[in-house]
Amino acid sequence: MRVIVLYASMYGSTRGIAEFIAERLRQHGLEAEARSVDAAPEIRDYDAVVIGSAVYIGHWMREATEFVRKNSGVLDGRPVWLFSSGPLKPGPETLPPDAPGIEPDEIGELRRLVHPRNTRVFSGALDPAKLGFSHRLIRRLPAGRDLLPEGDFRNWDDIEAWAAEIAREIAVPAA
Ligand SMILES: Cc1cc2nc3c(=O)[nH]c(=O)nc-3n(C[C@H](O)[C@H](O)[C@H](O)COP(=O)(O)O)c2cc1C
Repeated sequence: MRVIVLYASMYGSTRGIAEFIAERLRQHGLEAEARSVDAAPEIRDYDAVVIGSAVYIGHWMREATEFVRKNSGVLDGRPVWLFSSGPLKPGPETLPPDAPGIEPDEIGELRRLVHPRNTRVFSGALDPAKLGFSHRLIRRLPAGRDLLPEGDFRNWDDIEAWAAEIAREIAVPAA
């Protein structure tokens, strides 16, 4: 079984999650690779697709949303999983992943388009040294540092458990 893990990532932390998922899927015996949505290969060649995006101001990155919209026909015929990487706090044990307001705005639409097996929100990471100009300015606003704290909050145990779930579901296709 061939799996592609696609990501949209501005500063690399979502790419790290995607690469980790692909590596874990390989450990479960699947053929899996991680690629940016901007350099996505022909997805018809894959049996299953995982797509993740960083979240900025409540939204998936545009290239990820556009990719899903543009390829919804092919994606809807395959097992698909979606993940978002954003909250700068430990989680999701603090809040259920489907709690209102946690998932980015697009996920409802993307659910209807491609009927993912599952969607998840993982905590993200922020390294102030990597931020672009406008994001540095946002962080300088009053409360900016409280809203966007520095740190790596990615919970690798959670991500690993999700990858294991995906591997199990691919091994035993839904009836
Ligand atoms: C300006 C700015 C806005 C952000 N807005 C959100 C947001 O609305 N929701 C959220 O969960 N995370 C938000 N984040 C956190 C990012 O999603 C998090 O840092 C993520 O891990 C970044 O992924 P990347 O390194 O792959 O770009 C924001 C970060 C920045 C710098």
